[in-house]
Amino acid sequence: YHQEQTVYEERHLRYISALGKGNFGSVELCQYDPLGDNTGEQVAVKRLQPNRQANLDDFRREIQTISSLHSDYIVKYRGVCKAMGLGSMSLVMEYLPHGSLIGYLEKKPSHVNHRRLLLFASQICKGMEYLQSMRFIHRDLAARNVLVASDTLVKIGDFGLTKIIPFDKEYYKVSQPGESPIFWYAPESISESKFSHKSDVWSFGIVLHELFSYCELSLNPKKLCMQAIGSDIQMHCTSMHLFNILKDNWRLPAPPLCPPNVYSMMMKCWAWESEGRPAFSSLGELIEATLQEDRD
Ligand SMILES: C[C@H](Nc1nc(-c2c[nH]c3ncc(Cl)cc23)ncc1F)C(=O)NCC(F)(F)F
Repeated sequence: YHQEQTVYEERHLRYISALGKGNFGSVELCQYDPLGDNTGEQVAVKRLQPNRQANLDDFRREIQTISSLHSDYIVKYRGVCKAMGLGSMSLVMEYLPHGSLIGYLEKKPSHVNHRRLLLFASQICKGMEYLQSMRFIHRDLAARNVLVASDTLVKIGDFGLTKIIPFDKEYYKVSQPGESPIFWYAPESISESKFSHKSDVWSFGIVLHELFSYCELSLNPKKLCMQAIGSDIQMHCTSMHLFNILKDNWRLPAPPLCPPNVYSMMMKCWAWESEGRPAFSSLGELIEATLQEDRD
């Protein structure tokens, strides 16, 4: 059992490759090699874009969030790296070699059958149940933010938009929606910027759709919604158009070959009224029951 680091020294962090970019900065694969003998562990280092002061406060909050989360279904926090003098710092996380769910499913390894997709869904659901127990709302649950630890384990990997629900409220209202992933948003999040555990459940339904679509680009939520809105109309307010078709009871179509009881699970997550959506705890039971059916 190696002692989890909390402070990493920049000079021992050796850059290996770029893993990806977000609207905050970028994530790199590095080797932390203090002994200089190449025995160091590989880590994922989240670097903040320089001179983005506003982001620094969000970044500190993200570090605060991720360092307080301990679950098998959430990417592990390792520590922080205080860059020399720059005042900014980097977030050091465990490195998951299989990358994000999108890349993993696109390669569609043939062994990723429906049972395996349901296993992944139940793990994401357990991660969200844990997050809810800590009074966090994620606000950006999407396949792109789920990491693959192994062929039988996925973890929620990004907490950039996560907020704490105030103790006296059932929802969180954001002031200005930044880069909003509206195609993963519940109606009340689109129209009133209201976020709750039940808006996370709506997003979980979208993640179920992504899973059973094997994250195929042609079936991705944004593309399907834009087709439904009719991308020919000059788009000034996509969010208003999306809100209206959802109000008219349009929902994402069942992915090809999607089992009916899985599609009905998605539809439960997409109930117009937030109170009508299942809690993550009952979603977990639904998924286990579906997995059990297959066994019988
Ligand atoms: C911006 C970064 N993007 C990417 N990261 C990785 C990755 C592989 N292995 C990893 N191990 C630990 C981490 Cl934190 C990321 C990766 N792979 C492809 C990416 F595009 C990211 O953080 N994405 C959010 C989330 F991690 F949830 F997928």
